[in-house]
Amino acid sequence: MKGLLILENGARFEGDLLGTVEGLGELVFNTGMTGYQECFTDPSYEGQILTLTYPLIGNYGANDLFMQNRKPAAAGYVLDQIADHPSNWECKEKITDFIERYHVPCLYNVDTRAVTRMVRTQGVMKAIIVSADRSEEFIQAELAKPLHRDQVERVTTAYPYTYGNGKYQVSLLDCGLKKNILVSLAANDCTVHVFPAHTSAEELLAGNPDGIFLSPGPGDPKDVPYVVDTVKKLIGKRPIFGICLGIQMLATALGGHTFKLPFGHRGSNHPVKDLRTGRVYITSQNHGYAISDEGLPDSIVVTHRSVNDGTIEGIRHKTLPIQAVQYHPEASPGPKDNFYLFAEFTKAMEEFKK
Ligand SMILES: NC(=O)CC[C@H](N)C(=O)O
Repeated sequence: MKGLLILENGARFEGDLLGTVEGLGELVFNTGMTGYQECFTDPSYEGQILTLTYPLIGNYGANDLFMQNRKPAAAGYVLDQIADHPSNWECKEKITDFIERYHVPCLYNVDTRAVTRMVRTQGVMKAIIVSADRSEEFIQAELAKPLHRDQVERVTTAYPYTYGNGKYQVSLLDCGLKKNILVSLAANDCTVHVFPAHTSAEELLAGNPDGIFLSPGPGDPKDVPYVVDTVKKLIGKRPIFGICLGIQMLATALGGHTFKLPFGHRGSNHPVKDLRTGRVYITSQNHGYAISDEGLPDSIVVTHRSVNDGTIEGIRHKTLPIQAVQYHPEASPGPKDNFYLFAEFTKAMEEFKK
């Protein structure tokens, strides 16, 4: 069936609809050449229509092993060519079967690079994926609907659970967790106690954890003031490590501000400089907001910056064992060069114990 991607600014892109599901979301793009299933299941895409710029998707199939959460979170996918005959030793099913099983709106055979150029020049905006025979009234009515802003509530865990069996006890506040964070923490000798986003600071500290972990998650950090309040109460109590939404909530809790980037950072080869060593790391990223340099509190030291646009990619607290990054050290589209940050977290917990 023919379908359309229609943007808020009136632009239209034609393609083929996989199945019959339609959807509304904020249109973003990711430039990674691999990792499509990890992107599809990253909860931080909740409410967003994800365009993949790489022109061939599904060539190595799908496998539940690659899932970063229980189910896909994005409001839709915009893809170019889909591989009909995947080939890989880990392939368990075709990516089309995976997408259809979860009823995610998906438009393919789209010129995704043209879509990306539009978003790069005009910024992220609302868009819909619809069947090509929809009336103009239907399209305009759909596009006029507001995007929901309770993304964190939609993806956080419904109940607490524990992962791993290591020496360090970590309380993790789940705002949209990716499985590889649990795997990375467990690999660094941690037992991770995962809690829903609305858990209070008292409950997070009740089990006398060695450290606190603040997860990534979807949406604008300004939409989760209750989590920022929780984070405020945790400051100074234990070593804290945060990733992505985690760094944004930490910076806000310390008195800083965030702002929306014109088209975000989403891809797997974003260069980031560790200002402490001068070394540049190739990182995986997925964020639409960043910490503002303006009004940065004195207690925050900037440790990492994006080489592409100079925005803040890592911070630490001047005196307390608090550290966070905007990119995804748990994701390894290639070399595992960012895993050292998890070891720094366990070192902070070890020193705090003394
Ligand atoms: N991956 C994330 O945690 C993203 C954080 C936030 N939702 C942003 O887009 O900036």
